[in-house]
Amino acid sequence: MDTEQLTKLFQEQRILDDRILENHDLESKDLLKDKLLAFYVEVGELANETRCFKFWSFKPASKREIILEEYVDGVHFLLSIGLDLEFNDASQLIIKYTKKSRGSLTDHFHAVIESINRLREGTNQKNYQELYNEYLSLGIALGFSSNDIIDAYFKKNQINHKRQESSY
Ligand SMILES: O=c1ccn([C@H]2C[C@H](O)[C@@H](COP(=O)(O)OP(=O)(O)OP(=O)(O)O)O2)c(=O)[nH]1
Repeated sequence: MDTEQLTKLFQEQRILDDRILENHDLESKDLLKDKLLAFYVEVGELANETRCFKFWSFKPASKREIILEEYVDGVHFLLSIGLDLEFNDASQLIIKYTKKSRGSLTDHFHAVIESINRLREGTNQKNYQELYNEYLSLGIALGFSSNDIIDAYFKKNQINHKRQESSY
């Protein structure tokens, strides 16, 4: 993902977040803790769809499209948290992005969860960058390209707007 694409994602995320805040009368509320918990939950839902940790079962993973949908729910919260903390300088994030190669999908999930925890304990740019790197590396490990992620993000973003229209 290049700087221009990431900047566009942050812009779209801000529009959605502002709409949600207005709709739910939350303009002056600090929602960081809730967003971090929401991110944990999304990561859990994503792990569930991949079934990567279900060593006791022969049931296959969900379809790629379902896994991608879950993944971009997490992208929404990743961006939203970056905006709240004002760590949304796309050029900085891209320059400092380093792909983390982990052994298994389970290792990737643990690394993301640990990064969310670290950001909660220390809300600084370095910890946000680490979380960004880990979540993008997880996406690569799941087999998603930047274009897959961007297209699926915009699709879910529209659904999120529709849900706000219908007083979801
Ligand atoms: O401030 C926010 C809050 C939420 N979202 C987005 C992220 C995600 O794409 C969606 C919430 O996830 P989901 O669609 O799973 O919502 P849910 O209420 O948990 O869905 P369901 O009732 O279907 O389980 O809303 C944002 O972008 N910004």
